[in-house]
Amino acid sequence: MDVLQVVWFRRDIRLHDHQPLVEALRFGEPILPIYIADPSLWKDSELSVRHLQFIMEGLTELQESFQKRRGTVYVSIQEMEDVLETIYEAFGEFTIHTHEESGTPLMNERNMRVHKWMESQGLQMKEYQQDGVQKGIDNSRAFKKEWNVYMDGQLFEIPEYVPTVDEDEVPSILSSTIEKMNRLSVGGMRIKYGQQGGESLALESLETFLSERSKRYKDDMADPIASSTSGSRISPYLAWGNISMRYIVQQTNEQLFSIEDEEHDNQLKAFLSRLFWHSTYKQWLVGNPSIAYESIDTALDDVRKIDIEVYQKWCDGETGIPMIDAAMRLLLKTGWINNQLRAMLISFACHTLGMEWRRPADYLAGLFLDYVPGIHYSQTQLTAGTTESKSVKVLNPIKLGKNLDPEGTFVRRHIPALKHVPNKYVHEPWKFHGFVHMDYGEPVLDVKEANRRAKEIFSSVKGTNHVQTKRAQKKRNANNEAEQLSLNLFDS
Ligand SMILES: Cc1cc2nc3c(=O)[nH]c(=O)nc-3n(C[C@H](O)[C@H](O)[C@H](O)COP(=O)(O)OP(=O)(O)OC[C@H]3O[C@@H](n4cnc5c(N)ncnc54)[C@H](O)[C@@H]3O)c2cc1C
Repeated sequence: MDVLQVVWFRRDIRLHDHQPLVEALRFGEPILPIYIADPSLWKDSELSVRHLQFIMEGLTELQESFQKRRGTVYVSIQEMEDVLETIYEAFGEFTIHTHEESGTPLMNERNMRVHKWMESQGLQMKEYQQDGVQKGIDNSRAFKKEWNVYMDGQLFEIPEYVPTVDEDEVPSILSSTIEKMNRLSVGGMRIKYGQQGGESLALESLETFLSERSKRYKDDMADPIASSTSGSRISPYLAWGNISMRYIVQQTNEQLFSIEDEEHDNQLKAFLSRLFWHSTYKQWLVGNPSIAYESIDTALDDVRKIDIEVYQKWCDGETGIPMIDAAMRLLLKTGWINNQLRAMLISFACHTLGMEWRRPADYLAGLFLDYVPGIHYSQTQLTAGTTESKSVKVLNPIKLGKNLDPEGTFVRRHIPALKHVPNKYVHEPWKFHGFVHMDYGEPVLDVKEANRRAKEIFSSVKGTNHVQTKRAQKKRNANNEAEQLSLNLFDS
């Protein structure tokens, strides 16, 4: 056999628009496609069993697709270096083809070890960009330009046949049985009623979104119930690579070209801008890996602490504040909540309860089925006020509840104890005369008072008056898109 071509699947579990697979086949056949779950990445980390489940669902479909094309994907629960060593012993020289990955320190360390090992053996590792994220770009204009070029590029076609190394030739460290990955030791909670992984479900979600569900995309975005259908719900598929960002962008542009309804047009443009944010925040992490574990501005670190008892109530959705508890309970069950509710949970943890951001952020990472380190840690820091920005929004979950869920439909759905509370009190049930007989805890604190204190602390620590005038706030809300990217993400 010539030099063996290994395709290393990571956050790209699909067949369509898969450059590493196409390139590997160009270099020679049969190829060796692998997915490796390194125990060191999963044990005691923010990755959880719900991520593993989603990955396995994606791999199961990928295996079926490979088998239809006369191939097999092999999985292993071993450290990548050990797998490489074994492949080397069995086949001699090989080349790895893989998509680039931007991740947490643990992932980066693993990737460094792999690079080192490959180098020490004189072997080649070919990495291809994904989602328009590119190493080495450090200014926003160049990034936007390259992003557009990449998104307009031609998609890689799905290969008709994928001849792979026969199972009886493959070392026993690799297996074609995806279920074996269940043996991986990993923490966290399974989802009860959430999205399932896989390329076909990803494509189906995009299709239903572009043709129908997107018609109220922007309007329903913050609505805790409606957003679950009028949002794209594409995030977990993008997170684990069941769908290619370039494919989504091209399909959205085609839809934009064909529809004549101006309103629908606006909704889809808002979706496109969020796809760009996705890549931008991932790019940010590439240039600034420490945002996953260190405050960008450490000024608030010393004044924020974790009160374990209150933290546990926040984790369990038992704070006694209906919007917080309903959002957390929905997240625990399904692995997804909308952007507004995510920001509310972090704002409550970091500002209202005065907790430092790392522990709540890691906990939420384990719950979000769509966990993407670059997006997650930057969004958390932006919300927690630990970036260089001198202003921040301290959210009030009671006010938000009254605005977004005036009749309490959302909170009642997740907190049965609120079923008979009149609408007027549903976001402040402790004010209802029947509260003492209800099976719902009292609030962990006075939100208004805690937020007032949080704003004072923020202002004094940051040496600024963070409170925005109503006019400034209105302008910011209207210009929300610009606000997201107003920080110069590329300044390290
Ligand atoms: C504290 C916090 C943590 C977050 N953690 C994650 C995370 O780990 N993974 C993740 O994908 N999103 C994260 N988001 C962003 C956002 O909440 C989700 O992308 C969105 O709710 C997913 O819903 P959807 O699939 O319907 O995507 P849509 O709302 O339809 O958006 C389409 C895609 O655009 C991207 N996107 C949307 N909003 C943002 C944003 N604010 N920043 C960057 N990209 C965005 C996502 O890839 C998403 O799939 C976080 C937001 C906050 C406030």
